[in-house]
This record gives sequence, structure tokens and C-alpha cells, in this order.
Amino acid sequence: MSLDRFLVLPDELLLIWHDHRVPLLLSAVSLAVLVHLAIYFRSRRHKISASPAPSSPIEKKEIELRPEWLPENTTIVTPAVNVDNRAEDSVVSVPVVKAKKGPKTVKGKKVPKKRAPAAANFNHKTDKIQPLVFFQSLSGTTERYATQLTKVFTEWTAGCDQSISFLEPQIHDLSYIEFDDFFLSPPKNDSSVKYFYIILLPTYNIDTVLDNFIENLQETHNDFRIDTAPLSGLLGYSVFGLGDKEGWPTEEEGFCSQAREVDKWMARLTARKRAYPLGIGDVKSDVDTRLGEWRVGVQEALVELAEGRGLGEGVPGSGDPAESDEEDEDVAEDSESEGVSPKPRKAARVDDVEDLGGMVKSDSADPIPVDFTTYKSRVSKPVSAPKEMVPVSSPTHAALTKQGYSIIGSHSGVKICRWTKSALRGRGSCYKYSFYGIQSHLCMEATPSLSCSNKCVFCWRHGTNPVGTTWRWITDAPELIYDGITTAHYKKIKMMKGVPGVRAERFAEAMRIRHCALSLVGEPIFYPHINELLAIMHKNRISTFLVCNAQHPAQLASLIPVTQLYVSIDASNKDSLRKIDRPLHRDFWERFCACLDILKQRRFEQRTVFRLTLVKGFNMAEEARGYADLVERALPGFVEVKGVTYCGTSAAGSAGLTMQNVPFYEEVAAFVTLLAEELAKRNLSYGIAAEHAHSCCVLLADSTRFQKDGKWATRIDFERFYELNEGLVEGTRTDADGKVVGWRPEDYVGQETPEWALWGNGGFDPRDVRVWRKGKGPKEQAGKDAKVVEM
Ligand SMILES: Cc1cc2nc3c(=O)[nH]c(=O)nc-3n(C[C@H](O)[C@H](O)[C@H](O)COP(=O)(O)O)c2cc1C
Ligand code: SF4
Repeated sequence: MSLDRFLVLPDELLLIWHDHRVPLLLSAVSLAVLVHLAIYFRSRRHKISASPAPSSPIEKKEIELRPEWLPENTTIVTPAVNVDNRAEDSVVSVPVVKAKKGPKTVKGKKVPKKRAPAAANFNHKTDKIQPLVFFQSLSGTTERYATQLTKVFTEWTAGCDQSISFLEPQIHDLSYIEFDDFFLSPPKNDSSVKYFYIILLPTYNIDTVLDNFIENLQETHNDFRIDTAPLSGLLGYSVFGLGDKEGWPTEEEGFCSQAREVDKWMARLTARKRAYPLGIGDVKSDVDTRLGEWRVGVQEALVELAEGRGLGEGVPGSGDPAESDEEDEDVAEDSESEGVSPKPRKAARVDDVEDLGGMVKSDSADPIPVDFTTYKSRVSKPVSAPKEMVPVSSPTHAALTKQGYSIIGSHSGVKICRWTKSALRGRGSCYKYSFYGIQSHLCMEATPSLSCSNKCVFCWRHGTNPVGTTWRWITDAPELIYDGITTAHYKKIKMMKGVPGVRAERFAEAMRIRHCALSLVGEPIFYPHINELLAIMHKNRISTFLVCNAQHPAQLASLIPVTQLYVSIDASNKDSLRKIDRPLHRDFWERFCACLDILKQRRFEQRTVFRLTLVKGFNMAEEARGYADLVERALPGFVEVKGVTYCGTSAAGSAGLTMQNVPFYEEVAAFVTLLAEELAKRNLSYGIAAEHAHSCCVLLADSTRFQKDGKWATRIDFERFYELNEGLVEGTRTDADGKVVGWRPEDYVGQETPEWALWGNGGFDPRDVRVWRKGKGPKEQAGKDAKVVEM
């Protein structure tokens, strides 16, 4: 290139710029936006596990931690883990911050409150009435009454003069339905089918699943995008409440208060389609009479509807003008108490209005400008002060104390296990001794959360313990819990001093707790300070077994390593899990799968265990293959298979559980053999390691990890676990460069599993004395015996 040409180059470039600057600028901006978007979407993906999902029939897509699974305002640091034995840098920690629930930034026009027509739109010549019975029940009473009532309604609708107008009544447990399918609008099927809701509810003055339902009704009513009476298309509704006058003698003192609340919200949502007044009954005295009277009233209202007379002027309830006024006042009062003016709000104009499109009705005359940016925060309930989970004065406290629990603070519990007593008397320890070397007289069973997010059919909590999806109780400090549970445990041990047969040396040993099973009842990782509590235990050289219900992935991901981490696997598929665990979370299956992925990820930093509880008729038949799929997904170190223990409560009864659902030991053993075969088919290296026939429990273990010289080594070296924990010895978990980043379960594998505990040898320590119950003997053996013993 000549020098002249070189000198004119800047001018030429300038000319090109002037001619093409617009497309150039646009291209640059587009490129920048694309790069920005690519970075944004990449950074949004926070993977729980880096390991590829193995192929199998169950959904294997790895589940990502969802923001709604994280506790409010919580920063979770996912512990560094060693995936697939490939070392990873332990300092890699990914903070997952829960998206703070901020004010909604949706803008639009408020749908003006409309009064729905008082009379139902029902053509008695062509239309049909579909009665739907809804109920909620924690300990089974309401469920029983709802089932009976549905039966009576079914017979009545089939036999009455207007039977042609009725479809067969259906019953729904509010715990299982999608609220939106029924309470956002009436079901939309055949337009000639009109719905009538019959709702039966108990009342609980503690947090229960009922609160979800009431909150849902309230939120639907307050949601500005929805008509305030979205259920006005119902033909009518009526509510019946069950309560206990002994504990809550009057309405003011809370008798049937939640049924009252639901009745009011339903009146608003249906634009006063109350077909018959709220009925209430005391379960300890007049419930049968009151329910009978109320049923007759509801039937009369149904006859009126079927004959095309609507809800009728004379029907006490919907047609009563005084009550209508009262409800208007209620709405106003509620709104005021919530800080919202009942009148249309004349707030400041919103300029950056986002079009709500179809969500806002276009026919609403004269739209009111509303600042919806702050709407939600103004209408939502003021944050109420947290309550105690189990107050001393509550019936739950009384019931648990009666069952032998010591309640510590307001949400923790401790109880002496029957095996602790048995071991003190030299009559044998539980399976934890046979499998892992834990002597029952040195073990404490406790929980820092009596509340749970499931209602398992086999739960020992007798159905009355608090349930909930979020932690919203007064929270006790971990030190208080630790001091409380250990003191209460020692106190109970001391009470065993005079019991005949207690061995002096075991009694002395028992005064030093060596192990804590966080598996009593409730969900231990629900407690917000579980990590601090575990750290206190480890510091006091108490090893920890923690059992969780696979419903809290975020908490599981952030848990510090325990001696042995369990996940309850109560079913092999979604349907079965729903039936047996009766979870409160609607996305229970996704949570469950996410927990499996987390367990897989953490299997090289602690011993991981699947706990299968077999319930005949619920989760055994044909399910071995499904369980094998789950094992393949999470690759736990161990799989414990145990026959369910019958707790004999009314709650269990109402869930359809009887002694017939308790498998015999032979049945458990046959199931385990089948499971082992399924695992072998998948080339997974699990074998049946040990058994404890006495408690109907069998152990499968990963033979590549828990065998020494071809012999099972399922026991734990507890001293080594503490040393590793305290940094006194170095672990063998390394990163890609070979740098030690922690320890592995293999670092604290203990002695070989004793001969007597191996599969086929029964699992009873020969040094202890086997005591047979009356009428039982070595001939009848563990099969029958196993039916009555517990974990
Ligand atoms: C912990 C607890 C709290 C209760 N709170 C109330 C209450 O505030 N008002 C009331 O009328 N009944 C209350 N009851 C009584 C129940 O509503 C009553 O036993 C009902 O039949 C339980 O129904 P379910 O078995 O279907 O769960 C309470 C019962 C328990 C165990
Ligand atoms: S997970 Fe445990 S405590 Fe919770 S309901 Fe099931 S058995 Fe009971």
C-alpha cells in the first residue's frame, strides 16, 4: 500500500461511518443484548448435581432448586460435594437466594365488584345438579362423617322425587384436590351440569392444613385479577363444622371457628349462595343430631333448586336481607383491618401500565386507576406474630405427654424408645446395633420439629400433630433444645433405675448419650437451626442419624454432613406416594425427586440411606422395580427395608390401615430378594448385607463401598467420625488436583458386620437374652413376633 493511500484511510473510514452508522450501531446494540441474555440465562441455571442422570423408566430429568422451595429470605450455600467420585473444589459454593416476595408490579384496571344474581341459573328441565362433598380431616372424625353423609346423599338423590335432576354425589378430600379446580371457579365440564358444594370441616387452633384452604379462599377473593365472586356460578353451598365444646365451649372461645370462617369466605366468593345456614356440632355430644338436622335442611334446599325455585326467598341464609348487610359490613371491616379501603381506591396514576389483556374484563365501565404495585402488600393479611407450635395448654401437648413424649420448648420432643429399655435389661438392641454398632441404651430419639409436611398413613403422631408447609412458629434456640432433650432423656433413664432386670453396667453407660436418632416424629430439617443443633451434638461427640421425608430439598442441600443421612422412600411412584404420605406440598413429587438428586450428590461426603417402610396393600406389590429405579437415581450407600409398625390409632384406622397391612417378616424378606434382583439387573452393586428379623428389618448395601476383603463392613467407626469432624485426622476426599477437601464415608467404616447379624442369621446379638412374649416361642419365630415390635 502506498503512503498516500495510507494517509487517506482515516477519511475513508469516517465516510463509511457516516454512510452506515445506523446499521452499525443497531448491530452493536443487538450483539450486546444477545450476549447479555446468554449470560443471564446461563447464570439462572443452578444445577443441583453435575452427574448425568442414569437411564431408567422414572423421570430422570434432574430437578433444579426452585426459589419457592427455599425458606423466606434464606441464603443457602450448597455444600461442596464430590460427584461420582470426581473431586471438586470444596470452595465452590453456590449461593441460592430465595426471591424475596416483593410487591406485585402488575398494573391494570381493577375489576369492579359485581353483585352476582341471587337466583341460580338452573333450568330444571334440562340441567343436572352435581352435589360435591368436600372435607378436611386430621384425625379422621370429619372424614368419617363426610363419607357417611355422602352415602346418605347418594341414596337420597337416587330415590327422591327429583332424582332425575341429580347426579351421584362425589366426595373430595381438600388435602388432595387442586384448589383452583374447584374454588377459583366451578368445574367447567358439561354446561348443563350445575354444582352444589357441601363442605365439612373440623377446627384446629394450631397451624394445620386447614389454614391453607382458608388462605386460598381469602386470596382468591382479594385477587384483583379475579372477580370477587368467582364462584357465583355455583347453585349453592352449605358448610358444617365439627368442634369440641369441652376445650372450646363457646363461639367466642373458638368453637368451630374455622368452619365459620370458611362459611363467610364462601358467601363472598359465591355472592351469597348459601343454600342452608352453617351447621355446627360438638364431637363429644350432639354432632349426630346437629348433622342430621342440617342434612335435612340441605336436602330441602336441593329440592327447591331441582324444582327450579332457586335458593328461595324463605330459605334462612342467602335470602335474608339482614344477613346480606352483615356480610357487606364484614367485607368492609376485613378490608379496613387489612389496610384497604372498601371503596374503589383512588390512588396515584400508574404510568408504566402493563396490559393485563384478557385478565381484565373489558366491559368494566369507567376503570379505576389503581396502583397495583402496592396493591398486594396492602390487601394481604398483616404478618401475624408467630405462635408456639405446641403450646403447653394445647390438647396436642397433653396427648403427646400422655404418650410418653417430653416436649422441649414449644416444638421439640424426646422419648425413650422401647429398645433403650430392652438394652438396659440385656434383652437386645434394635437393628441399629446389628447393622451399624449403635447400642440402644446409648441412643436418644428426638426431634426439633414435631411438625411435618406429610400426613403419612402409618405415622405415629396419631394424626393430631401440627402440619404445615412452612416454618411459622416461635423458634427455640438450638442450645435450649440440646439441653432440654438431653436432660429429659437422662431423667427418663434414671426412672429405669428400679426396673427389675436393668443391668448396673448398662445403666451407668446410659448416662452418657453417644448417639441421637433424629427420627422420632415430625420433620427435623424443618427446624431452621438444624445445622447448629447438629454441630452441638457432634461437638459433644454424639453421632447423628437424621431421617427426612424428602419434601424439603433446599434444607437438605444445605444440611451439614451427619453421621448417616436418611431419606424416607415410602413409595416408588407419584400416585402411591400421594396415597401413603398424603403430602401437603402440591409439588411433592418434584420435591421428592430433587431430594433424590441431592442425596446422590452428597453420597461421597456422608453415609446415605434409603429407608423403605413396607405397607402391604399400599406400597409393596409390584413396586420392587420402581424402588430399584429410585435406588439407581440416588445411589445411596444403604437401603434399609422395614415392615410397617402398626400404631393402632383411629388416624391409622381412618386411613384404611389395619393389622392386615403389616407384612410378615417372610414377606419383607421376599420383597428384599426381589429388589436385590432388580438392582442386579441394572448392574448396580448392591447385596443383602444384614438383617434384624426381630424388628422386621433388612439391610442392602453397596458392596463396592461397604465391604472389606469381600466381607460386609456396615458398622461405623464413631471415634474416627469425630476425629474427621474435628479435623484431628485428614479425610481422603480430594479435588481434581489431588488436594484433600474433606472426608468420605469410607473414611469412617468400622468393623466387619458380625456373623450373627449377617443375612440369614437373624440378627440377634447372642450375648443378649431373647425374651419371648407369652404364647410365643422359638417355633413361631420372628415372623409373627415382628408384627408387634417397633423400630
Ligand atoms: C390440637 C387441637 C386443636 C383444636 N382446636 C379446636 C378449636 O379451636 N375449636 C374447636 O371447636 N375444636 C377444636 N379442636 C377439636 C377438633 O376440631 C375436633 O376434635 C374434630 O372432631 C377433629 O376432626 P378431625 O378428626 O376430622 O381432624 C381441636 C382439636 C385438637 C386436637
Ligand atoms: S414423615 Fe414421619 S413424622 Fe411426618 S407424617 Fe410421615 S411418619 Fe409422620
